[in-house]
Amino acid sequence: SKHDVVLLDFWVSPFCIRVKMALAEKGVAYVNQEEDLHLGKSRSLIRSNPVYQKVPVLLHNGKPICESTNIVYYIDETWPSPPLLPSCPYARSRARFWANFIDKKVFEASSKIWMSKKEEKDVANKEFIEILKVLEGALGEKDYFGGDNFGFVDIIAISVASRFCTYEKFGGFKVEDHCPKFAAWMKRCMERESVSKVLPCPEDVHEFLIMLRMMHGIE
Ligand SMILES: N[C@@H](CCC(=O)N[C@@H](CSO)C(=O)NCC(=O)O)C(=O)O
Repeated sequence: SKHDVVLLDFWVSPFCIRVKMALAEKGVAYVNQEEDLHLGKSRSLIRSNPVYQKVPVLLHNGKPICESTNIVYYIDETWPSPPLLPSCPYARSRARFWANFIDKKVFEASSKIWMSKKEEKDVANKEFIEILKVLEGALGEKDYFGGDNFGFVDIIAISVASRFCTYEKFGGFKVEDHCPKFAAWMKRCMERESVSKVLPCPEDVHEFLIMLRMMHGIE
């Protein structure tokens, strides 16, 4: 039943969005347990992810799975159809390579854009676009990172890309001007129900990031 699957969530987190997209792709019903990271983490979060105390955590029959990319991988193995990853080990290793790249490079560079002060913005933008071009190279002429079908790397990437309109506002650039194929891929993914129905609305995300900037003392 749906109570066998619980997601410890934070509405604006791209990492939690990944898990919601994977569960939606699989048609798995779950209980969404919203955490309030500012007012205080729940006991179940602290108990189920004692090492990082971060969301998302997936509780499957009470067993905690932590780290978003790891959770998506687990979901794909536990509910195999439709597959998010290919069966060939080499293709799977390439998918994990790009998921890692996105977490290490894309997410970090994109955070710099809205966390940077005015004078640092141009450097942050340039660095971000360069990294996006590498990702666009991996996409090539394919519709999705996995080829013809939406899959694992697409989920990992689109969860961050859904914030790009906010980064464009802060950064003063348009992704489509620098990476047209990547921009077309974003639009393609946003048309999928499993993506569009779990994304928070851009305006709410924008408000939230403005509030975060103020909390970090960035004017
Ligand atoms: N590598 C992890 C990152 C999760 C994360 O940063 N979660 C944040 C909310 S989203 O920004 C979080 O739980 N922060 C609470 C804290 O840092 O105390 C993953 O992929 O799941």
